[in-house]
Amino acid sequence: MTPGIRPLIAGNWKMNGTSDSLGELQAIAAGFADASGNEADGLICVPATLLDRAAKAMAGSPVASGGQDCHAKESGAHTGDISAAMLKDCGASHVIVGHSERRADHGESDAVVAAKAKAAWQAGLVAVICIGETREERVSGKTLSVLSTQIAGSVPAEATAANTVVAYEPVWAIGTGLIPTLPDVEEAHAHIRAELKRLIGAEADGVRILYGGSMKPDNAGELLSINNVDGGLIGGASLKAKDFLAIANAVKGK
Ligand SMILES: O=C(CO)COP(=O)(O)O
Repeated sequence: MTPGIRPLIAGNWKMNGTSDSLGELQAIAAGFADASGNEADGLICVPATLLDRAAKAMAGSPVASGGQDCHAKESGAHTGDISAAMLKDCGASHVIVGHSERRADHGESDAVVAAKAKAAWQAGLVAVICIGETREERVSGKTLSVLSTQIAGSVPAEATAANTVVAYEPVWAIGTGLIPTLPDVEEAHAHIRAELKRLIGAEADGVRILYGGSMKPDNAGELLSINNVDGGLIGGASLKAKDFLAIANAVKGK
């Protein structure tokens, strides 16, 4: 973690969840303050179809609701797409942009991700901008240069500590049960902080940098102890309140 930065424990439900899942959200909302000892903020990014109900289910709790993607435009002829203002209208405070699954499945470039981040800000949402290297990039020693390129391309220069969260998600660690070594996580997060400083100056000192990729109750404690790891972006282990709250519990006393 980083002294002076309040951690964010965020869930990404991806394409999971129907009305049957609202009970898990209620349990997350009800248990979060106790689990985290009031030492962290919470966020669950649900499918757009659940957003309105999720926001209502978690209203008044320390757990905010977010979307998982938004269109770069405010409105118009974009069948099936959802604007940042629509997410905001359903109760979102955050939106994930540039998740590796969207970069891969929908061919989103850094420029598209940057445009989406700006659209999020325009609507009054915090942009959770995701970056991370593939396995091939990791093994060929390109991780840091890939992160530099992604930051330069996906994080607009108007980013602030208030409007932006950066999530480092090594693509090869997502959903695989694998995580980088702790020194590798530390190196990546320090590099991200340094690159953000080059881009936005002292404002970078307050930006939350989350780790994502197979974060689970049994590894959250060690990951969250690392310098510049200011929380997590959790996929599979955010679907059950028990697991998500166990991860929130790991911020205590860090
Ligand atoms: O992609 C992720 C969060 O955005 C991480 O997913 P897992 O926690 O399931 O590996």
